[in-house]
Amino acid sequence: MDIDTITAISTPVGEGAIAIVRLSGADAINITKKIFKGKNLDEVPSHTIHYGKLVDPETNETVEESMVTVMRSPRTFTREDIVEINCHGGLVSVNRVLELVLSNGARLAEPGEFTKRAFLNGRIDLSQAEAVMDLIRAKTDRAMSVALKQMDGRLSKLIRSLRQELIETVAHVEVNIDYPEYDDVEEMTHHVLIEKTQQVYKQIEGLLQTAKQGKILREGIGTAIIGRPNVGKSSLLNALAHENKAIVTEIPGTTRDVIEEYVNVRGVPLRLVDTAGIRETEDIVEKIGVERSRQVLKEADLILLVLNNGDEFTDEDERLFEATAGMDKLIIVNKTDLPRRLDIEKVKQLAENSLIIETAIIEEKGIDELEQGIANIFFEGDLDTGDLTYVSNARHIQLLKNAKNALEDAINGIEAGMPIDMVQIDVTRTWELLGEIIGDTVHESLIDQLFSQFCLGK
Ligand SMILES: Nc1nc2c(c(=O)[nH]1)N(C=O)[C@@H](CNc1ccc(C(=O)N[C@@H](CCC(=O)O)C(=O)O)cc1)CN2
Ligand SMILES: Nc1nc2c(ncn2[C@@H]2O[C@H](COP(=O)(O)OP(=O)(O)OP(=O)(O)O)[C@@H](O)[C@H]2O)c(=O)[nH]1
Ligand SMILES: [Mg+2]
Repeated sequence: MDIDTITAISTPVGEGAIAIVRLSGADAINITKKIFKGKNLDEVPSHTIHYGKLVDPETNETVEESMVTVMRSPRTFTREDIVEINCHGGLVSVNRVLELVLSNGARLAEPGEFTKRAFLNGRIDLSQAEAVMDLIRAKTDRAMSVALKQMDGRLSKLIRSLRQELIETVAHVEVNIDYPEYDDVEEMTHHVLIEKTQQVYKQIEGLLQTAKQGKILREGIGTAIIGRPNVGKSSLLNALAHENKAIVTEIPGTTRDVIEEYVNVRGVPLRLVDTAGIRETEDIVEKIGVERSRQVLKEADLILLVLNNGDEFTDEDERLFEATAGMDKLIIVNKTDLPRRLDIEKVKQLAENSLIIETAIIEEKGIDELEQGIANIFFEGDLDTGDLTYVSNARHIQLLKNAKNALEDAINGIEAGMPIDMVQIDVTRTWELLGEIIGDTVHESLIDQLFSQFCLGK
C-alpha cells in the first residue's frame, strides 16, 4: 500500500472566500511544519485549528496567511494524519500553496485517493465510499438522503447479514459432507438449505425492486419534451425550471440542439430534455437536431408531448403519438389562450390512458396541474425514501442480479436433488458476488477504476 503523503485542493476550482489544501499521510504534519510560521504543530492537540503565515523555506518569502487544522491518526477521514490548510480562495493563491506543499515532500493525490485510503484503511467499505461520490453528485434532497443512508452503512449492513445467512447454510452443508452417516443431519440440511436460500433470495429480490426508484432518485427521471416546432416546448422547460434556460422565440425551429436541465417537481427529480421540434426539414442544422430529438425520445422514462391548441392537429402530431405508444406520457395542450383549432376529440382518442393537461404557459396557466400530474405518474405523489434501503448504483444492481441468478441455480439444484457439494458451489458464488458490493471480494483493478471516477481532492 502507498504510504507517501498525498495532497490536493479539496474545494471547487474558482474564486471563493476560502479554499482548502488537504494533506493525508504520515508526513502531513512534518511537511506543513516546514512552511508554516505559527505555533509548533507537533504540540497542538488533535482536531484544532491555528493561525499562521505560510512561508517558502527556499526564499523566505511569505506566500499566504492561513488557518491550519491538524488531525491525528487514526480518528480522521482517512485514518492517517491529516492537515487542512485553509487559505484565501483566489485561484493563484490556492495553487501557490499547493505547489509549496508539493515541493516540500507531498505527492499530488489521484482523484478519489483520500476516500480510497479511508477504504483501504478499513474506515469505510466500498459501497460507503461509492455513496460519498453519490452524495457529492446528488441533485435533489432525496437523492442526497439515499446517499447519506448508504454512507452510513445501511446497504452494507443488509448485505453483510445476507452473506452471514449464506455462510450458515454452507456450514450445514459441510457438516453433511463430513458426517454423511447421520441421516437426520441430511434431512436437517435439506430443510435448512431450502428455507435459508429462499429467504435470502426474497431479500435480494426486494432490494432489486428498489432499483428503479433508486435509479430515478439518483439520476432523475429522463423526461423528453417533444412536439412540433413552435408549440411551446422550450417555454415549458423554462416554466418547470422556474428560470429562462432555453431560448424562446416565435420562430419555428428555434431549438436546434438538445437542452438538458435538472428540475425538482414536487420532490420528483426530473432530468428534463428540451428537443428540437420534430418535423421534416431541409435545414441541415435543424435536421441534426431533429435526429437527436428522436434519439432522446427512445431513451426517455417519461414523455411530455406538447400540442398547439391554436393550430390544426396534423399528421406530424399523429406520428408523435405513434412513436411514443406504450410509454409513460403526459399530453400537454398548450396555448389555450388562443381560439381552439385543435381537434381535441382526436387527441383524446389517441391519448388512451395518458392524462391530458391544458396549459397557457405564456400566462402561467396549468403549470400546477402539470406538476401534480408528473408527480402522480411515478409515485402517486409520494416518493418516500423513508425506511427502505435502496440500491441505486448500476454496479450494485448488476451484482445483485448475478447473485440472484446464482442463488436461483442453487435453489433449483436443491429441489432437483442435486449432490449437496454442487449446490454449495452456487451458494458460495452468491456469497462472493454479494461480497463484491461491499468490497470484501474485489479485484484491485476494479477498486482503482471505481475511485478514479471521483473528484480530485475527495
Ligand atoms: N474540513 C473538512 N470538512 C469535511 C470533511 C473533511 O475532510 N474536511 N469531510 C470529508 O469528506 C466530511 C466529514 N467527513 C468525515 C468523516 C469521518 C471523519 C473522522 O475523523 N472519523 C473518525 C471519528 C472521528 C470522531 O468521532 O471524532 C473515525 O471514523 O474514526 C472525519 C470527517 C465533510 N466535512
Ligand atoms: N399564445 C401563446 N403563445 C405561447 C404559449 N406558450 C408559448 N408561446 C409562444 O410560442 C412561441 C414558441 O415557443 P417556444 O417555447 O420557443 O416553442 P418550441 O416548441 O420550443 O419551438 P422550437 O424550439 O422552434 O421547436 C413563442 O413565441 C412563445 O412565446 C401560450 O401558452 N400561448
Ligand atoms: Mg424550442
